[in-house]
Amino acid sequence: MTTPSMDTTHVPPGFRALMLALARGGATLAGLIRRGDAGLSADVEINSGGDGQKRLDIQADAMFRDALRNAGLRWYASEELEAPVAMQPDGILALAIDPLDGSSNIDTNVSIGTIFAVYPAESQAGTSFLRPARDLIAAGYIVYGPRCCLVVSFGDGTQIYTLNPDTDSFDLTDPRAVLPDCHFEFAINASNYRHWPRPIRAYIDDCLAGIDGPRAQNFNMRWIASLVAEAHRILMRGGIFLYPSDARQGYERGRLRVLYECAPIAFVIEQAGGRATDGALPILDGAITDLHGRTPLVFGSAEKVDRVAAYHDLPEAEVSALFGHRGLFRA
Ligand SMILES: O=P(O)(O)OC[C@H]1O[C@](O)(COP(=O)(O)O)[C@@H](O)[C@@H]1O
Ligand SMILES: [Mg+2]
Ligand SMILES: [Mg+2]
Repeated sequence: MTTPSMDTTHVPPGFRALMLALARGGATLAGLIRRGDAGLSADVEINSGGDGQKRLDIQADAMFRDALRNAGLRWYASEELEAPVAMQPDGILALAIDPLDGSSNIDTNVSIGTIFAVYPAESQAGTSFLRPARDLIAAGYIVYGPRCCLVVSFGDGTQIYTLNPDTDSFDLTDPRAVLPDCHFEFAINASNYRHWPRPIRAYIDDCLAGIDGPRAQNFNMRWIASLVAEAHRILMRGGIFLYPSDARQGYERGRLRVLYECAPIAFVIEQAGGRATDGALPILDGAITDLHGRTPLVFGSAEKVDRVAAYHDLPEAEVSALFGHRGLFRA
């Protein structure tokens, strides 16, 4: 059996060991997912963020932690661990990871993923992760779909690698991905409609009104319940994703975590020419104040994300009005 690898020609030298380790962990996890052994989706525990942990969540965390043992990391923070763990005392990087994203899809054989964010390591774990999101120096995700792809940015564009099943190596398949500008597709969990804030309801109402509404355009909808899979679709063909805050208890700041979900996705999307906000302000302009803290997340084609922000600026009367009376977007 070959050791999983990656073409690192376009990876800056300071990140090569890290990327090879992530590629190794990702390819090994891809194999485990492909085999689909019974019990991977068994509920095991509750993590510190209050989410249920499946067996595969815990295995994925252990696999990446092991693969990253000698990758130049000083600190490792994970969705599945209450606190960061120390890695190499002389490591210069701090990595935060969602080892298995979209875990409700394990059983259904729908795409799941891994998300990672890299910061310069400070002497303390706290200051390495609790800082302005824009201090990110690299971020990306792996999507375990019909093809396994690794998408990463080091701050100069977004690269896509595809796992070659014959060689077990991630080959560079797009050195500079660009998020297409216009695709009339939105992704939101519409079952929460009644709980959403008014500007989000108004935005979606206007999409649903289609050709007869103020947007004069029919839209399509997707919801995979796997952030990585939605991010990859949007990177490939545009559109918009929304996970807003809502009125349910525990969803006051939405569902998704800033450190290892929203900030890294925002980084990759911005580097591909898209936009990512909390509905109004760029995710990367915010500060990370809690290891497992949440934020509302809206990302995708720049023009669409800006439009959502404009709905937040509408006067209350306009947001509450039936779409037919909302004049602002009629142009
Ligand atoms: O079930 P909901 O509320 O639609 O939430 C789906 C969202 O939750 C997540 O599954 C959360 O990630 P985890 O699976 O890592 O906990 C996202 O991938 C997805 O976008
Ligand atoms: Mg997740
Ligand atoms: Mg997860």
